[in-house]
This record gives sequence, structure tokens and C-alpha cells, in this order.
Amino acid sequence: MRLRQSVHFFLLGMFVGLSLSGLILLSYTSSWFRNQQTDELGGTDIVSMTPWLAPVVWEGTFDSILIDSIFKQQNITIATTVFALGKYTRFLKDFLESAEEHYFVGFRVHYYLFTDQPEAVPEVKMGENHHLTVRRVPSLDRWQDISMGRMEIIEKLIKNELANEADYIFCLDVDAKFYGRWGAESLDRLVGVIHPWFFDYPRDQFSYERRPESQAFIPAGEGDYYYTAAAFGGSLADVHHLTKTCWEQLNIDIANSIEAIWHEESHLNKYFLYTKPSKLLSPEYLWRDISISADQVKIIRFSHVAKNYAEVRPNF
Ligand SMILES: CC(=O)N[C@H]1[C@@H](OP(=O)(O)OP(=O)(O)OC[C@H]2O[C@@H](n3ccc(=O)[nH]c3=O)[C@H](O)[C@@H]2O)O[C@H](CO)[C@H](O)[C@@H]1O
Ligand SMILES: [Mn+2]
Repeated sequence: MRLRQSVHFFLLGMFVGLSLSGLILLSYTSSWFRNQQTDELGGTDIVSMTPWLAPVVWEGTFDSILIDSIFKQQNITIATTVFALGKYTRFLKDFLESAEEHYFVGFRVHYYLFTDQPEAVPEVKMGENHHLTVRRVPSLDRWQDISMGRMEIIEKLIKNELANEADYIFCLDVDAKFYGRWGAESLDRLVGVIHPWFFDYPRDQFSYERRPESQAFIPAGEGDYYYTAAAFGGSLADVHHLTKTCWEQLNIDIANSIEAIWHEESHLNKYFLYTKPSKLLSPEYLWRDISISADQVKIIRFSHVAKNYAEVRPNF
């Protein structure tokens, strides 16, 4: 009798054990599990969660109605910086008109537009609770200086003016256009956007600054994602710290007569390597018009327009 009981127990144990190992094996090999894998394969996998558990926002990962209702209760204001100096004022009309169609519709938005030609700012009808403030800034001779100088201006704007005016801030390139919703799903403490050219590249092909002499230096084998400087954001405190740090690092480079390969974008990537963003936006949030038909994204929300560099930039 006791022997039969032991045999029964043994068989039951075998059955449970085999079932469990089968389940584990299945979950390892299933595509669901692979999708949850991090970038151990070199950053090529498209994931909806980073290895430090920050969400990566793609179409299908959120419920826009639910997200809107959560953030609406908080009565938040989103400050948004845009720069248009020299010939880049030509991008303003499309940028602003398309933003008014798709960007934080129904939320309070305050655009801070920095330009050397306030008279060239087009008249664009703002939606309800959307406001535009135009600020004059001096012209600069080099596009790189305009682009990098944004860090200083944003840092000062947050420090001197925004404390009681806004809750979140996004900093966007002007040579871009909205095609789809960009809403409250993008809000978080510190938000980076995955660069549309590099999201499916292995890490060692990212165009990080590779010269140790620059403060933006990232050694081979390090790095999580390659982020664009054309869009980033977060809470005022976090973006203040980011812009302040990047501006300081840019100035150390200037003092050492070195300019990082992709200017403030290189410094931003260095910053995000050691201060991880709490949320990442997929390349849906910054696509590239010149390959607009690519089927790698389900929806294009914001996209860089094609431009003739030699024609629009003050230098080459
Ligand atoms: C897709 C992407 O990651 N874009 C980045 C990239 O190239 P981009 O080629 O997109 O840089 P860009 O020419 O758009 O310059 C960045 C921004 O500076 C402003 N601007 C520039 C020149 C000018 O004459 N007037 C003017 O107003 C404008 O707001 C523009 O959007 O690298 C730049 C620095 O290397 C910035 O980091 C950009 O964000
Ligand atoms: Mn740009």
C-alpha cells in the first residue's frame, strides 16, 4: 500500500515538474518573451520596456482616453520651446499649424518661441488654452551655435520664469511637422526620444562622441539607445538639470577647443546614459519625412521635414 502511494507521488511529481519546465521553455522561446527582452542583442530589438523599467511608448501600448482623463484632473500646463533663427522661420507655419491640430489638444500649452526675427512669425490661430510667446534672441553665424545655444536659453527660461507657469516642458526642433497625436502619454519626469535613424542599429554603430577628450565621450560597448536632441522633455526640475548639465559640458568642450560630433545631441546622449530617462518615446515621436512610407512604425506623430541644408543654414 505504502509502495503504491509512493509511486503515485513520484508520478505526480514527475508530471508537475515536466509541465513546469515545458512552460518555462515555451515562455523563453515565444515571441512574447523575446519582445520583453532588453537590448542584450545589441540594442536591435524593439522593446516596450527598457532594462531599467522605463516604458517605451509605441502605438498600442497605451489607452489615450484613459491617459487623457488621468492627466486632465491635474490641470497641468506644458511649456514647449521652439527656436527659429535665420532661414528656419520658414518652418514655423507648418510646425505651429500642425501642432495646433495634434499636440496636447485639450491641455494647456504655452509655446515659447525664440527667434531673431519676431516680425517673421506667422499668424497662427491658437486652440483653446494654447498660447504663444515670442522672444527675440540675437542672431548667430553658425547653425551649430544656434542648436547648442538652446541648452542655455532653455535652462534660463526654466530657472527664471517657469516655476509657477508650467508643470512639464518639451523642447522641439522647428524643422518638423506633426501628423498624429502627441499627447499626455508622453509625459513623465524625464523623457527621451529614440532617434529615427538608429533605433534598429546595434549599439556600436550609434554615433556617440568617441573621442575621450570631449565631455560627451561614451566608450565602445556602453550606451542604451541613441536619443535625438530634436525632442526631449519632462518635469521642469529634471529638464532644468539636463539643460544646465549639457550647457556646462558644452562649455568645458569649448574651453578645450573640441566640439562633439553631433553637438548638444552628443552631450544629451551622455547625460541620458548616466541619468536614465524615466520614459522613452519611440521613433513615432520623431520620424523622418524622407522615408515616410517606412512600415517600421504604425503611426507617424511628429516628423523631421526634408530640408536643403546648404540653403537654410547660415554656414555649412
Ligand atoms: C533629428 C535630429 O536628431 N536632429 C538634431 C540634429 O540635426 P538637424 O539637422 O535636425 O539640426 P537642425 O538644422 O534642425 O538644427 C537644430 C535646431 O536649431 C534651430 N536652428 C538651427 C539652425 C538655424 O539656422 N536656425 C535655427 O533656428 C532650429 O530650431 C532647428 O530645428 O543635430 C543637431 C545638432 O547637431 C540637433 O541636435 C538636432 O536636434
Ligand atoms: Mn532639425
